Amino acid sequence: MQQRPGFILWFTGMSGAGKSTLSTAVARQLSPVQRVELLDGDEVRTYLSRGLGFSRADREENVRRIGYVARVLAKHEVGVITAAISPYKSSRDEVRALATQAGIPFLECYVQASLDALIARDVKGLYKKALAGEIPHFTGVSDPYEPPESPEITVRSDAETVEAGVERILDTLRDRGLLAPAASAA
Ligand SMILES: Nc1ncnc2c1ncn2[C@@H]1O[C@H](COP(=O)(O)OS(=O)(=O)O)[C@@H](OP(=O)(O)O)[C@H]1O
Ligand SMILES: Nc1ncnc2c1ncn2[C@@H]1O[C@H](COP(=O)(O)OP(=O)(O)O)[C@@H](O)[C@H]1O
Repeated sequence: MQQRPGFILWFTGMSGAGKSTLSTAVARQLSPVQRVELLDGDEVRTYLSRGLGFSRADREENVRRIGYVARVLAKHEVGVITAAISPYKSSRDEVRALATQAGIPFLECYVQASLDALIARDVKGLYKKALAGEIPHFTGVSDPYEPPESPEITVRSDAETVEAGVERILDTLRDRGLLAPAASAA
């Protein structure tokens, strides 16, 4: 397996926007040809951030922890993909700054979909519950989501296919020299 520079590909977006779908697909494309690690939101909360809730302080702490693990891995030539909602711009900017200071390329991928589309999609049935007031502080319904101002990549998951989104993400990695040649053909 060819040694490549590490990087952090940081997905952000509301619940159900497509972070898991896209990050899993990108990781699958990359893993045969370069070292890749996916830090998925749900898995992180089961282990690394067990016990944290959804207050602003807890979400910020969650993002800080993911950022730290991502940096540790990326320093060792791992392509790290993260997929937490990470709703606060200041937290995302903080992890970006720390990565950049450490010389690690950091790419933010905003997975965007309208609230109407997310409510219609409602993969996990969470929006129905949140709209009924059964889940307090639910992102986009009763808690803020601050969209990135200048993400490296934006995927409109309510307007483009998964395949088109994945291809654009791979294109961006390729443009930055972060993609092993064999993955370029994927
Ligand atoms: N209040 C509230 N708001 C948003 N999401 C909630 C909430 N409570 C539980 N969940 C479920 O937790 C998943 C989001 O966790 P994250 O670690 O990605 O969130 S954060 O980055 O710390 O904000 C999120 O998963 P995804 O749907 O995969 O995004 C939800 O399933
Ligand atoms: N272009 C797209 N990109 C990503 N997901 C999409 C897209 N179009 C439809 N979907 C669907 O939206 C849902 C997104 O769910 P998921 O990936 O779990 O979101 P999240 O991880 O952001 O909570 C999936 O059922 C997926 O099949």
